[in-house]
Amino acid sequence: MQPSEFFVGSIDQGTTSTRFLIFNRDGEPVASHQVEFSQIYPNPGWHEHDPLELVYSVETCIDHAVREFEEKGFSRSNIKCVGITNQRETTVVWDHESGEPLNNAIVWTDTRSQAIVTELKQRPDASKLQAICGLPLSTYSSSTKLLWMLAHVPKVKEAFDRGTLAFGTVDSWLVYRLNGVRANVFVSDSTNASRTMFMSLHSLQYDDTLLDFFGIKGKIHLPRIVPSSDSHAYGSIVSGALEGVPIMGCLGDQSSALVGQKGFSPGMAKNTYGTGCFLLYNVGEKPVISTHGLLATVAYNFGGKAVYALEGSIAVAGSGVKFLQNNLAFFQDSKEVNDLALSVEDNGGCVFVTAFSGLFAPYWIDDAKGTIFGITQYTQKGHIARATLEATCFQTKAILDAMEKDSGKTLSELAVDGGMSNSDLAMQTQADLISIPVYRPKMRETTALGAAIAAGLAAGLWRNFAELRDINRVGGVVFEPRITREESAKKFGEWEKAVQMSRGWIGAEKNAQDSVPNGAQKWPNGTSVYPADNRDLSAPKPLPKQSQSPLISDVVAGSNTGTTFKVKAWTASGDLDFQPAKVPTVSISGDLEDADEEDLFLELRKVEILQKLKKLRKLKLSYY
Ligand SMILES: Nc1ncnc2c1ncn2[C@@H]1O[C@H](COP(=O)(O)OP(=O)(O)O)[C@@H](O)[C@H]1O
Ligand SMILES: O=P(O)(O)OC[C@H](O)CO
Repeated sequence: MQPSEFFVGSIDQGTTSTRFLIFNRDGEPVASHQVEFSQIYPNPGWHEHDPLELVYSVETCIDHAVREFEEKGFSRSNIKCVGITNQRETTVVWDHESGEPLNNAIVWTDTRSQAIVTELKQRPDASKLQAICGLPLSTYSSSTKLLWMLAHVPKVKEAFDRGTLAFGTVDSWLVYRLNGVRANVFVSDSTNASRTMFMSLHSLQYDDTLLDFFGIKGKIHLPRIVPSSDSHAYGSIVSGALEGVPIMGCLGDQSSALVGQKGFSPGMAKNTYGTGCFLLYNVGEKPVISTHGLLATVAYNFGGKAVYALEGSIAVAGSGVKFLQNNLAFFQDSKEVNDLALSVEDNGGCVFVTAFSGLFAPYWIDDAKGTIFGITQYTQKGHIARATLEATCFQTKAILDAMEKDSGKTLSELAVDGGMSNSDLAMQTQADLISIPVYRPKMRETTALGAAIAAGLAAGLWRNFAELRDINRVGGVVFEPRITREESAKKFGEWEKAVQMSRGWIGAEKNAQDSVPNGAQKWPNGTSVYPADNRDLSAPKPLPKQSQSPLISDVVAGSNTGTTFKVKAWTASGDLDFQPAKVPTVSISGDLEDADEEDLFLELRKVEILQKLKKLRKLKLSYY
């Protein structure tokens, strides 16, 4: 087979959706599929994903994309390898023996560990951590999410005591499950591991000082840290349309976007506007520990040699747009935000500090809350839409200023990608505010492309970076700044004022009360803020009114009898104790009737159909 006949698959498991794309050697996607999955918000500030639903979403996307690939006349046997890229920090725990998840994954945006963070910050040794791992103590990294689960979820604590608790970020979880539990392939790539606070940036391995600090040394199964591009470490897919195909690349999604943008030289940067927004600046082969509110992270690790980046992380970008759509019903589809914002000339005096998870870089204000300033009778939806887009652009400006201070260098152009970069207005605003051109490539699936490159390099599809040069090179758009630096500085001054005013709305005591139940105990490392009253806080509270529908906690059996689905389910009606109550078999027909039996049976296992069932029966399905 000639290299030109090879294809590489890429799993992109993001915060709000999962995709699978199949790239040819020219880096063009030839087939793809995308599904959204449940976003679970059990309490204010909490954000969870069902780990099994993440796996099913991946399997669904692979099946559909491979089908499309074959319908276009290609053969699946030409897909030589697969890469994985994923949302980072999101914390998954499972039983190392059974492979079953022990809790919903706590998503990177989740702020429930705030009281733990506050307590940990007071320890004298806390100041040493950032020099080792590159990250400040915050609710963002995996470490405090894991500590929260150890303290609040009995099942997790029991597994910890038994010595069977496995921890991983989403990359580890997917690799583990895609290989089949019995294979026990338990690894993480360095870019993902660098987001846990457990890995030293210098050794690229777990660090005893860090593990001791968090009280988990020797007590938890941690994935082996391996390079981002490796022909053996990640095993191969055990079943489904790509059975037997090896996984050869793995990168956290922001690192992957940098690779997909081919930011291989020091001084190159990219900004990805997805759910959040993340600016990565390549600093070369030595980490730069920021003194201006940025993170130091592994950009990629090809061939065991790491390249590092300075990172500016913004918690809310596209999720601000989704907030306007889902919570305020401003429009039906994210892409409409652009026209709504264009319906007015400017922000009409509104500044929206979208601090839904506090403020991340470069501010790191844990207690900031989402706040809109400047509302008058004049304010229209369009003004708020503009202010929402501007919020991410202002934070990007603050990050670039910090980056210049840390690196001593000025960026000449910013490469962008991610869902929100589709908004021309947002990108024009960005160029205006940072006073340098913004370059948006034609093919914007750069995150997926990065993982494909990582895998393709290991498989020999490409032999070196030079062979990647022509990928996605033409057809991009450049947004040139259209306002003066003085005008930009004036707008930015207003934003900075708003940031300062967004803090302290709810006092520290209230925040602590929210996060810490009475009677704290010491666990697991001498920190005393954790709970003690044996309440399982992982159990959901009643759902908000609009989603007040029965909850299926587990679909225990399913079969296809002709044109009718039968799904036996255990439900709970949203009550506090979440005790399962058996319900009779639910028969579901409707728009599934036309599907042929084989398809139907295949689909029964998939999230997509579960979501259809959910719509038909108004049920929320956790997993099958
Ligand atoms: N045309 C658009 N204009 C503005 N925002 C958009 C547009 N399309 C998608 N988005 C936003 O981008 C986000 C999805 O981007 P994506 O890169 O897929 O994110 P993720 O990988 O985090 O799931 C959503 O939050 C959505 O609101
Ligand atoms: O899902 P995204 O694209 O917003 O990325 C999430 C980040 O990896 C979180 O650090």
